[in-house]
Amino acid sequence: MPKFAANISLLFAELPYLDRFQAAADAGFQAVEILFPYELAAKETRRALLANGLELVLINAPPPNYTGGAPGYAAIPGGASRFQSDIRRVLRYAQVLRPGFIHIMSGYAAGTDALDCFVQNLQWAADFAPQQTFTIEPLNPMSQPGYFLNDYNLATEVLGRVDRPNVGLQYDSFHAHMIHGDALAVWERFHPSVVHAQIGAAPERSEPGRGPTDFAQLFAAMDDAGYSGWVSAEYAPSTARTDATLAWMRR
Ligand SMILES: O=C(O)C(=O)[C@H](O)CO
Ligand SMILES: [Mg+2]
Repeated sequence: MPKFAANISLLFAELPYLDRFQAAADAGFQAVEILFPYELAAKETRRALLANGLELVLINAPPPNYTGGAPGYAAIPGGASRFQSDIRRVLRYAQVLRPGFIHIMSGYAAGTDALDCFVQNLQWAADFAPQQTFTIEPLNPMSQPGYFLNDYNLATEVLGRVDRPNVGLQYDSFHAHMIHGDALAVWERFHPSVVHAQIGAAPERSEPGRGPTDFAQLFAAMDDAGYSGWVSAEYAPSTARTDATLAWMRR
């Protein structure tokens, strides 16, 4: 059985930010991920992690939060200086928070210039912070219309061209199903590049057990593949209380 983390930007969102850490620990999680931890000083988040014995698996590089704005600049031609200042900012947070992974978002773009730009920016980040592992994640076009990295084949092409040991694939069962129609098949095909995994049930991005994906099979496939990383629950709970949606963890 994989080891599970909680994405506390989506899970336990019924609670104030600093209360979500204890709720995650009480629910049995030993690690969390936070999409955008930038509203608070990093040391406050660090304190909450330590107080609850939680590991931090992942944060996203800025920008933005979910209140609007561009989802990253990495594939935007001409945006290199903005991209580099965002990476410097996330690395300042990372010095305090020590996340296993930093997810770099491509932004809205298309075409070969965007692809070249994405590759170059990822290489720059990888070389600027060789001690840090970065991830890229395909997001489905229904949820993120116009987002550049919208396909696992494209992600594989990008990773091949970036060719750095500290840049890997972030698999998300929700997006994988929405993009390619079968989350398990995507896992089977692309798992050699996966360094971090997230789960949510398509089509609603709800808790595992509510859609067509057989999560018992997916978890078994992760074990069979020898995947030893975190599997982070990243879904919008279908009820007002997150802890009422965790049966999938105990099954
Ligand atoms: O939307 C997702 O699935 C993610 O994991 C991204 O980090 C979006 O912020
Ligand atoms: Mg995700």
